[in-house]
Amino acid sequence: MRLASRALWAAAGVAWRESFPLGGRDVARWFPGHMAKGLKKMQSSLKLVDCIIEVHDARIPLSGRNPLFQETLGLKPHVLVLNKMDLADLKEQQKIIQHLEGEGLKHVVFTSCVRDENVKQIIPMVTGLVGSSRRYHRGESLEFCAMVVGIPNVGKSSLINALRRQHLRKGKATRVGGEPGITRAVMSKIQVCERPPLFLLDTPGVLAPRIGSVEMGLKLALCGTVLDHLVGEETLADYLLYTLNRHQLFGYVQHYGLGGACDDITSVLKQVAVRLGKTQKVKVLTGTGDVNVIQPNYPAAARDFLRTFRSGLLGPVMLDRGVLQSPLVAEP
Ligand SMILES: Nc1nc2c(ncn2[C@@H]2O[C@H](COP(=O)(O)OP(=O)(O)OP(=O)(O)O)[C@@H](O)[C@H]2O)c(=O)[nH]1
Repeated sequence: MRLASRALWAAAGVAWRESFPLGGRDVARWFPGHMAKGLKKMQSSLKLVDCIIEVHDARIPLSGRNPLFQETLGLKPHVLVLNKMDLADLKEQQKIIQHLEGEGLKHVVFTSCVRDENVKQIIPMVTGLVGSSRRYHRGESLEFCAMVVGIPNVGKSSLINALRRQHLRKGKATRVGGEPGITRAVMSKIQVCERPPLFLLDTPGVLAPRIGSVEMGLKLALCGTVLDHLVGEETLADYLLYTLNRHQLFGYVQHYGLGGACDDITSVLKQVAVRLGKTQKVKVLTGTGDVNVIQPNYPAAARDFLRTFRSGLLGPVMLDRGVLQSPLVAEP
């Protein structure tokens, strides 16, 4: 499918954009206050926990994490879970691991909570780490307790539910949602395993107080960590189109039955809207009387494009490809 599309592209002699216009965008406005209250509460519960499980999105393994997790909660053993691996292109998994090791992150697991992939690796890793580290004043306790932290919408609650499914054969204990900010109550303690007794504290998603760059903001937004309308659905759809074309992922051409790959978002959204029947008739007043014209519903087409991408139908992506290609230094 990819080859056929590439041939189509080459035959058409199309060139895609070398860069995405980032200027003039106020990334700070896209991200709501960074929820310092949540972080403070996590800090105060730190004495109850033996380990931090940080969940992040496997499509952006090297960017967008909240550095404050490390700074404020970094005393405890730490496991990084890169979730949503079913949506990520992990051809360069070893390189990702090397980059993370360079940042001092040695305990990394790639998971998919929708496919229950690798979820079983987490508890042995946590108990092994806790067993080989000092438990401070919790030395006499038989229970293990870990705090699950991460930016919004990366799958923290889904991970807790998946662990319960795998180890306790029990269903949902915590709410999951497609939009960021579903987990609001800080600190619900949930048992996920009986032998050994392991409890997890679910926490609300906390973004970094400052997003390093507009591009990082766009990647975070593509992964659904912020409400789309704050960035603008059409801007986000354009960044998605730019990324898919640069990565030669032309699945959208087949998916929407387009004539060929194209780097112009207005043209793509127009075709998508027509394909999906998301058009409306509007009366336009002309010199010779009223004329009915068909107008594409661009926002609806943009929403569908984003939804389709996030459900994995356009193929797996690695949004940190640029960072991976650079020498072993991760994005701030
Ligand atoms: N494809 C895919 N989707 C996932 C995976 N894990 C979670 N999701 C989806 O991602 C969305 C967010 O999941 P949650 O578990 O609510 O994420 P959260 O980190 O607890 O979210 P907040 O409460 O906003 O911080 C939901 O639509 C989940 O179904 C995964 O491994 N793969």
